[in-house]
Amino acid sequence: MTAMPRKISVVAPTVLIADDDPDICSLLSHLIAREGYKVETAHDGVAALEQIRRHSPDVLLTDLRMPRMDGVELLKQAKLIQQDLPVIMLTGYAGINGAVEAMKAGAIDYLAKPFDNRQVVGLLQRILHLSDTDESREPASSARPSHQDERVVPLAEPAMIPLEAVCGGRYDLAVLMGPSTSVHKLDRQVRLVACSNFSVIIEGGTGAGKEVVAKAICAYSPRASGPFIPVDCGAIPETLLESELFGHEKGAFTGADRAKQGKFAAARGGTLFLDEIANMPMASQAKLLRVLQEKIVFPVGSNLPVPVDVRLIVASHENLQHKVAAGTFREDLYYRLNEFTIRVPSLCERQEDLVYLAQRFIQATNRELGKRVTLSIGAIDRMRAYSWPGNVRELRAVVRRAVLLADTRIDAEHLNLSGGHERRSEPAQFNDIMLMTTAQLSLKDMIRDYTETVERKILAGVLERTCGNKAEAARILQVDYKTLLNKIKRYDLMTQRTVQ
Ligand SMILES: Nc1ncnc2c1ncn2[C@@H]1O[C@H](COP(=O)(O)OP(=O)(O)OP(=O)(O)O)[C@@H](O)[C@H]1O
Repeated sequence: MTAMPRKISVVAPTVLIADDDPDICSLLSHLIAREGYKVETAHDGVAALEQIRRHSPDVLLTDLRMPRMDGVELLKQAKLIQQDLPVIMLTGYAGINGAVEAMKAGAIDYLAKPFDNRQVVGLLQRILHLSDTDESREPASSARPSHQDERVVPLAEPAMIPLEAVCGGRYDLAVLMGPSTSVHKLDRQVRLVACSNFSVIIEGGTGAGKEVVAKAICAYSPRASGPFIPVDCGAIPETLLESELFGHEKGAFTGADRAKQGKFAAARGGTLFLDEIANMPMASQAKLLRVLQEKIVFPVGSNLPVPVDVRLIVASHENLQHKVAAGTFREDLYYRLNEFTIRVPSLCERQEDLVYLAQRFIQATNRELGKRVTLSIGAIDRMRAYSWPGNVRELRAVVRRAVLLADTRIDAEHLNLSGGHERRSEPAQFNDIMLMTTAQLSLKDMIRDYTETVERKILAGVLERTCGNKAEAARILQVDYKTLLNKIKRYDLMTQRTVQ
């Protein structure tokens, strides 16, 4: 099957709203019509289905809970009629349950009620206009210009992250990071510490999502409407770090041809995130400690103090206590920062999130490339047997490449995972397979996929046992020799070790 680009109307696109609440229908109709889209409404799933049959809308916005036919069933039926129809699920059940249910059913995104008008419009615009690709929406990790602008900038990975995720209040870490118990625990810690003004140390492997967690703390905190300013301490040359953090006066050093505001000042009223803090030179560490104690900064070359009003979050991929013991991190600064420590588990410690995240990245990349690639069980097995040293960042890159390479289905070889990072693992679990339904594979396809994976494993195992002796393998498996040869060829089990 070749990938089909999504249909885009040349005339004003039509949005079909299905909701049993007439107030919501009328509110959304006004809002969407004002943006120049054509609007149709239906008050239950059955009526909506009839409209889809007759008018082929460009987007379906449907309530999750409706009489006669609920949103999930409507979505499934609608896809049978119009396979490429993007569906946005409206849910009154904010949080992971509503979101996961919507995603599993194949919704392109979901909106939790009560929703913000800008959210609705922003989402429709992104879905209906191809130029707004996922990649172009990747946030620049810099100061966010204003609270209003944040609403159209998703946090980390565009596809399945609800817009409210970046607006404070209803940020759901489980939707972003996955359904595992580790993430659940992380979410509890994040919510707990967010209410305070405590400094936080976030530890975890590279690419595990430390910045995602820092942003979650900011979003849950009373400072959610203030700026979130990330600084990568490892990426700034030692000589520039202090002027970057504290600012500088004009002429403070060669090249300082104008005064510059530092990151502490830029983060006023919000959150300052110092990433890779362990890379901060000892001299700067001493200055940082003084700033935290005195709550003022002096820009380089200035005697005028600037008051500090920031919540500080720092991150490190190395254990800071070990750095203290090794004498490369100041103990007094460590104790000042360590009001609360959060550890982000690596991806291989949270296997339950692997397929969830992979599916999200596949959906995002499918949308970006106009493809309909799905994930095979063989690929899931391969992913589970890999240790992911680069964590979620690596998973995202691997999945994006695989979607590009695959025609319709990602098989193990499309992942192209390097050797040397194998781990003992269980094969694909039932939950993983359930997550595959997000991609709308039919039961028949899933069973075929599963059978093939098992068959391949049995053949490989028996050939291993017979040291590649195919005739003996055929006898053990009670299949005729020709059938065995065909299967060996099909599953690419030909090795130099196989003998007649
Ligand atoms: N939950 C997630 N959803 C989507 N993307 C994610 C998620 N977690 C991590 N990523 C991806 O991985 C990249 C790294 O995430 P993040 O910067 O939060 O990790 P980190 O632990 O801070 O990394 P580093 O150690 O390199 O600073 C992000 O740019 C994003 O592409």
